[in-house]
Amino acid sequence: MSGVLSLPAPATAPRGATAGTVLPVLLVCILLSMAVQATMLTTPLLTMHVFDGVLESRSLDTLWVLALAFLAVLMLGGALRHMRAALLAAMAERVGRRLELRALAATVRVSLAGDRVAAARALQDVAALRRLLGGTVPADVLDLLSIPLALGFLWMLHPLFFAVTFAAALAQAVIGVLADRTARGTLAAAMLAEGQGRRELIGRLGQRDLVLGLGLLPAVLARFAPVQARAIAGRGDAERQARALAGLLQLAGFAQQIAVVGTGVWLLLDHRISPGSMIAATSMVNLATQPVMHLVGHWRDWSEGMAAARRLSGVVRRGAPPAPVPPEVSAPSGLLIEDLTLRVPGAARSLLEGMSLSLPPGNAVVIAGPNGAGKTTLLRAILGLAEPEGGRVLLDGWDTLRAPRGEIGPRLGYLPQDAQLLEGSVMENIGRFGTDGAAGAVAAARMVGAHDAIGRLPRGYENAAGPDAGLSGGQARLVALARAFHGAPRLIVLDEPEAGLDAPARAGLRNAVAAARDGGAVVLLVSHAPSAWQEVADGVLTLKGDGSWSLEMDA
Ligand SMILES: Nc1ncnc2c1ncn2[C@@H]1O[C@H](COP(=O)(O)OP(=O)(O)OP(=O)(O)O)[C@@H](O)[C@H]1O
Repeated sequence: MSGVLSLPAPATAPRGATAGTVLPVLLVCILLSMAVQATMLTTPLLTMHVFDGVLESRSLDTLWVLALAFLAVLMLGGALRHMRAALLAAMAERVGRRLELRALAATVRVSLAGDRVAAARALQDVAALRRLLGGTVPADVLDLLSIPLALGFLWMLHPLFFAVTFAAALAQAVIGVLADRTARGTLAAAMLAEGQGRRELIGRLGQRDLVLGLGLLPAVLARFAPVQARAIAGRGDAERQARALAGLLQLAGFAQQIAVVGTGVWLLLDHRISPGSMIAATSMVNLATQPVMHLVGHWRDWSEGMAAARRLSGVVRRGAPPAPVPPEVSAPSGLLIEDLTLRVPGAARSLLEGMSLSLPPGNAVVIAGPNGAGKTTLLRAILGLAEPEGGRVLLDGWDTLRAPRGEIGPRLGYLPQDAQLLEGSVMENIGRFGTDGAAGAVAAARMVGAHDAIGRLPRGYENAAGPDAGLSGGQARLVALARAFHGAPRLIVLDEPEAGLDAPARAGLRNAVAAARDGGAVVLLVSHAPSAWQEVADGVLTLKGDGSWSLEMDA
């Protein structure tokens, strides 16, 4: 199933605002870069004056003035570079943070839609892009501005200098592009293998009791080793290609120096240029070719970064929230399921065919059926977490799949089969990380009979509740139950809520379901013992496992 979810947009300014705040800074950086290049241009100019003017006139005063000017220009250039670096770092930080939030929201949607690999890689891609933005590449790109400046100056010195330098810069750029083409695939494959291997290993090591207890570690490592070996070999290939590229670039650099000096000497012997012009031309050539050399030298940074940017923009595009659908005013209040059809992902058979039913507020229904009949899948479709094959689900007129998540989320209470507590305190988890304080969380805990159990935790409501907090299975379930009832949701969906609860907790749960129903909520709960709910439930919805279903409501 390819559910595209309408999670709320991250708490960031809209896309335009990002561009709006970054563009002026970028413009300042470009201006600063031009100023930096101008100071660098001054160096060969001063050298030319020393050679052609001072040596001729033998004026020490002029030499002193030129030396001071040289020093001043150097200091100015350094200061401007420093300012530019600070601005670029601040801009990278800002762009990176916004990107992270956008990517994170898209990643969650893509992950919920089933593409966990793309989702996990997206987080690595954000890190790669941050490295690119925070590294030397942005400054190197801005330094490309020096090329036309230097080429123009070389043209003025002599068109032959221009031609030699232009050819050298072009050759270096071509080497860079070819190297990138060759190495990009190798590197991407190595990174993919590395990521997949690491994810699989971390996933298995998460089941540490099983892995250690049953002696599965050698088998786990044996599965991981070849993947890791492939990844290391791929990275090795990419490193070798990078070294070959560096060698080639060095060669191109030497050839360029020889060509420029050769051209200069020939022009000098032919009396077409002065000695100062020749010295100026040799340093100017560096100014024109160094940015290209730097960029090509850092090809791996920008190649990885650009590949990460491409993948991320794909994830952001796929994870874009669908256009929100407003509530249908003519729909009845409560839960309305219309012609719902569910299919097993990737399989031909239907889990459920054409389910239509309406449950007004104040109804509790048990969902029963054999293992694998589709009970959990039905709950997820009802909650708008998975896109059905056909049909739709409305809660008080809101389409649960297409409504903005910020609207529909607070109307829902959900206890998944595993408690799924998030990092944070018991209080924060019950209160859904909201701002309504302790009162709401305590009320919800009291409602499901979890208050005393939470009181027995070392730090009570302030106790950590995340996956590594050490809560017992039953304690975690009680906290998750309180979360499901918090804020008086309009629809409460409980997937096998009794599992792992002791007798008093089960009694508390029954009372909570009855109270929520009497308070006007629709309660759906999956149970393998529907008769145990006879007193509380208003009906039983049975999934047969062959796509058919039946609903029996009490008279
Ligand atoms: N993400 C998935 N990918 C592939 N198949 C899936 C996926 N989710 C569910 N299924 C399949 O859909 C069917 C219904 O699963 P579901 O978990 O909804 O059943 P259930 O009635 O809740 O089962 P149980 O009582 O064992 O919890 C099963 O055959 C299951 O293998």
